[in-house]
Parts: sequence; structure tokens; C-alpha cells
Amino acid sequence: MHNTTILTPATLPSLARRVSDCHKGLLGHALIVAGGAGMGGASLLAAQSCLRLGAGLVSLATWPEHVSASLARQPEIMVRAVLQAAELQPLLVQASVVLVGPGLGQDDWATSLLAAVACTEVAQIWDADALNLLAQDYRRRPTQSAWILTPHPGEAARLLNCSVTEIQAQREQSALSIAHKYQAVVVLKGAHTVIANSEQRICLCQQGHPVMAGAGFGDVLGGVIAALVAQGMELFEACCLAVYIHAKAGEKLAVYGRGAAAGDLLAPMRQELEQLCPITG
Ligand SMILES: NC(=O)C1=CN([C@@H]2O[C@H](COP(=O)(O)OP(=O)(O)OC[C@H]3O[C@@H](n4cnc5c(N)ncnc54)[C@H](O)[C@@H]3O)[C@@H](O)[C@H]2O)[C@@H](O)CC1
Ligand SMILES: Nc1ncnc2c1ncn2[C@@H]1O[C@H](COP(=O)(O)OP(=O)(O)O)[C@@H](O)[C@H]1O
Repeated sequence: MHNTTILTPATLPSLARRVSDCHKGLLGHALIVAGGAGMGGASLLAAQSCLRLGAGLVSLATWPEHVSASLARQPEIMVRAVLQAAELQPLLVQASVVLVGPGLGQDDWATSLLAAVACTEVAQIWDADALNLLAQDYRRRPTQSAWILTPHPGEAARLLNCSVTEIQAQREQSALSIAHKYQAVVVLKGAHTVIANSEQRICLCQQGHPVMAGAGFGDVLGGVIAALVAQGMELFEACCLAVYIHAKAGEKLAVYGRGAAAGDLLAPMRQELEQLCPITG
């Protein structure tokens, strides 16, 4: 049996305040490995949200055709064209956390980049196509590092080799089963997101809104988790805080009705984080 903790301001973990002589070198370097051909939006959304939630440095390793558009949109991100996995190595060495998968695709290029990430010791977050590739072959998992998996119900069904209906019928148990099978922290997304780990720890987020049922909202969440890990939070705690501020920001967007774009979350997520965990003081 497990006890479920409902995420509220009283139960949420906190992000440490910044000391007055803080500098970007103390706030982590996040590497986003994302965006195969035709999916440059997913990688940019993830990298932007990581930057906007306070990571000290953000690098984006992506398919070459996305470099100029990404730089034009967000020049603070260090955007690198990567054609071969070997080109990832110097970036992996610098990273304090890696997010891999948004819009990555599942071709040979994507598979080789994922293999390079899995070999490193740095904490890593696997999302979207990284999860699809993992579901196809369990041996793709990292062997030396702590990791987070962020499936939506479709990806969760692939990871457990069952149906979406079965996942949704018992969401908490499904998250625990994935956590146990893959020895990871798991964020099972969708209405009332569940966070679980392999020690049967489980948290439930009751915030959020159907206005978030749109392209890219999960890519943004991956970037937020990466930002909080980069700034020093433990993996499970970072997931809880990220899920909560992402969902609360979604509720704020709901007042405008249908048609929210995932990038609209950035400003309200910053406000939520500041309200819960002020930067100084
Ligand atoms: N702008 C971009 O470049 C975007 C790229 N994206 C990328 O597109 C690729 C494919 O991802 P998709 O997620 O679209 O496709 P998937 O085939 O992985 O997932 C879609 C299916 O999952 C199930 N599902 C998902 N959420 C559910 C929920 N809450 N309840 C019940 N069932 C649910 C449904 O069966 C749905 O048809 C990924 O690499 C992703 O990162 C998307 O993130 C959309 C935006
Ligand atoms: N009906 C809903 N209620 C609450 N949150 C939702 C709802 N629909 C989607 N979300 C949230 O939006 C995000 C969608 O992620 P995902 O399905 O991975 O989208 P994408 O791959 O397009 O980025 C998740 O964080 C999920 O919890």
C-alpha cells in the first residue's frame, strides 16, 4: 500500500533562495537534446521554459535546420547543430542535467543521440520519443545515472505494454509500476498528474485545466523540470514543484478560453514560482 500526498503550497518542496552574490555558474547548465526534422517547435519550447524558470545556462542540441529559427526566437539559448552523436560529447561533459526526447523522432539519428545520453552519469529526464524508443528496447535505459520519465498516458501504455484505458483506470498504480520497472522517478501526465518513484512514494497534483490539452504543453513541462534540477533540487522534489506551477499557470490561461498556446505558460509559470519560492529575501 502507498500513501498519496496531495500537492498544495503546504506540501510542496521549495527552491532555495538566491544568495546576493549568486552567479549563473551556481544555477546549473541544462542540455536539451531534442527536435528532429520537422519538430523544431518542441525543442524550442523545452529550451525556452528551462531558461525562463531560472536555469543558469541552457544549451540546445538539435537538428541543424532548427538552429537559426531557435536563435532568432531566444538568443540566450546556446543552440548547437548536431548531426552525429559524437558531437554531443563535449556538450554532455558540461551539463548538470539533460532533457532528451521532445520532438526527437525515432530514426537512426534520434536513436544514436539517445544512446549517447544514456551513457553519461548526469541526471536525465526522458520525454516523448525518448520514451517511445525506451518502450521498444529496455536496454536503452541509462545504467549510471538517476533519471526521470515523463510519459503522457499514450507513452505510459507503451512503457507498460498495455492499453491507454488500463493506464487511465488506475493512474497511481500505473505510475508506480513504471517507476518500479524502470527504477526511475515517473511523472504520469494528464488531468491530475501523478509523480511516483520506485520506493512507493507518490504525489498527486489536483491543479490543471483542459485548456492545456494542446500541442507542446508537455514539452514545456520537461523544460521546467530540467530548470529546477539544474538549480539544485532533488529529482522527485523538482518534479512535484514543476508539475504544480505548470498546472497552476494552465489554470490562469483558462480564463481566456480555448486556443492557449503552450508558450503562453512561460510568464504565469514564472509568477507562480516567485509566489511560492521568492528569488531572494
Ligand atoms: N511543436 C512541436 O514540434 C510538437 C512536437 N511534438 C512531438 O510529437 C511527437 C509525437 O508525440 P504525440 O504526443 O503527439 O504522439 P503520441 O502518439 O505519443 O501520443 C498521442 C496519443 O497518446 C494518447 N494520449 C496522450 N495523452 C493522453 C491523455 N491525457 N489521455 C488519454 N490518452 C492520451 C492518445 O492515445 C493519443 O492519441 C513527440 O516527439 C512530441 O514531442 C508534440 O509535443 C506536439 C508539438
Ligand atoms: N485535461 C487536462 N487537465 C490538466 N492537465 C492537462 C490536460 N490535458 C493536458 N494537460 C497537461 O498538459 C501537458 C500535455 O503534455 P503532452 O501530452 O506530453 O503534450 P505534448 O507532447 O504535445 O507536449 C501535460 O503536462 C498534461 O498534464
